[in-house]
Amino acid sequence: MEAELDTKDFIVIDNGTGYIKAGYSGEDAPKIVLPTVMSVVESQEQGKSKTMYSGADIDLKNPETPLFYPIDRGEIKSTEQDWECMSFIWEHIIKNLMQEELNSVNVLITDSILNTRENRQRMAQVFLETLGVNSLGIMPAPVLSLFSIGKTRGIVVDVGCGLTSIVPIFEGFALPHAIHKIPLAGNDITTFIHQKLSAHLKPTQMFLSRSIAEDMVVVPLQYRKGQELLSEDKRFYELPGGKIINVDQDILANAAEILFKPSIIGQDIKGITDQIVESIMKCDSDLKPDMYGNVVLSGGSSMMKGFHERVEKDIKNRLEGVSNNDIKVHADSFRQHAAWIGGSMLASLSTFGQFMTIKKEEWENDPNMKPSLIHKYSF
Ligand SMILES: Nc1ncnc2c1ncn2[C@@H]1O[C@H](COP(=O)(O)OP(=O)(O)OP(=O)(O)O)[C@@H](O)[C@H]1O
Repeated sequence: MEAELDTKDFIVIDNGTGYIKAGYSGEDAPKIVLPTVMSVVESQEQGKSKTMYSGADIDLKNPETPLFYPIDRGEIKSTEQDWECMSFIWEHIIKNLMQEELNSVNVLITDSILNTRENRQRMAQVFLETLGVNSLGIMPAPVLSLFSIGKTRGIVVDVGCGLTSIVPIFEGFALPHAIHKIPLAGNDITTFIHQKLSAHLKPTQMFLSRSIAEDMVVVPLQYRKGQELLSEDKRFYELPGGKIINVDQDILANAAEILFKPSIIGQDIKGITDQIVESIMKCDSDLKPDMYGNVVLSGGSSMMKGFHERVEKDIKNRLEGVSNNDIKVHADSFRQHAAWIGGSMLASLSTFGQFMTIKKEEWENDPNMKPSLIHKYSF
């Protein structure tokens, strides 16, 4: 029997190092994309109470603003303050931005790949106890990204702000032994540009380097240092106040190249294509065709111009004994939010709410059962 589609039953939240995406299940795109950052202002009176600001409410350009980033390279950090920040941001999204009552919503939250059981349990505790939501589903982000293009087998290459993850998936389950994580992504590209342009940009103007990364970086099909990447006019960037700077071609060429050749920034790790090929080779022989035939790009930094073509060409060059026609790299136009979209699709199936979520009553029923509930509902 086909599952019925019920829309708007869940709030889907995709946690990212740089941005949290949130919205209703059944919708095509997240309603809210909020920087994953918090500011805490101690109250003047007795230094006791504190005011907290999250995401878009914060003036990121003001150097006086104390900023806390609770997620580092895809993982929620471990201090009490980091969890307090996450709890505050999640509550702010549901209560203030989506204007929903906490105790009447169901939530699907994305999980980082290879997250520990303890962290997952903590996430459940925050949602089901501190915030008191009705029910909670926790799904690995790459599984949802694959689902967003209607597939359950393939290898997801997610390039976000803080982390690049390469995750082979078979029938909706990640294959842990073949997962690769690379601690390089959009933030590193932005930092690289910022350092190279330090003569023109202030330390607090990282947002300008991010905009240069998003607008001007082009990944060449074949990397050659110093090659012509953009037409003459495109290499100029106008700073606030009208000053125009010339962004050197070498900076643009090397910025994205750090993903393919991390030694450019002194990192002794293999580049993204080598690690994709290694991950495919770790899969069983009969699963390999599903993997190289379905390499699925996701995450904001996979939107870089030329990235898709370069990854496909490099895999074709490096994967021995496989016909080029059998290798396919998918790069859908919505891939920046693929995990959120996959979550929106999954949570709109009535079977999801019935069989794949922890209900508040179950959670509260027997505290000793919490670890087994996490185990039962971890996918
Ligand atoms: N069109 C674009 N071209 C290049 N980079 C882009 C583009 N759009 C967004 N980005 C970059 O993508 C990154 C944000 O991607 P995403 O939202 O997937 O990350 P995240 O989920 O917060 O991080 P992570 O997955 O590492 O935890 C930023 O570094 C941003 O500059």
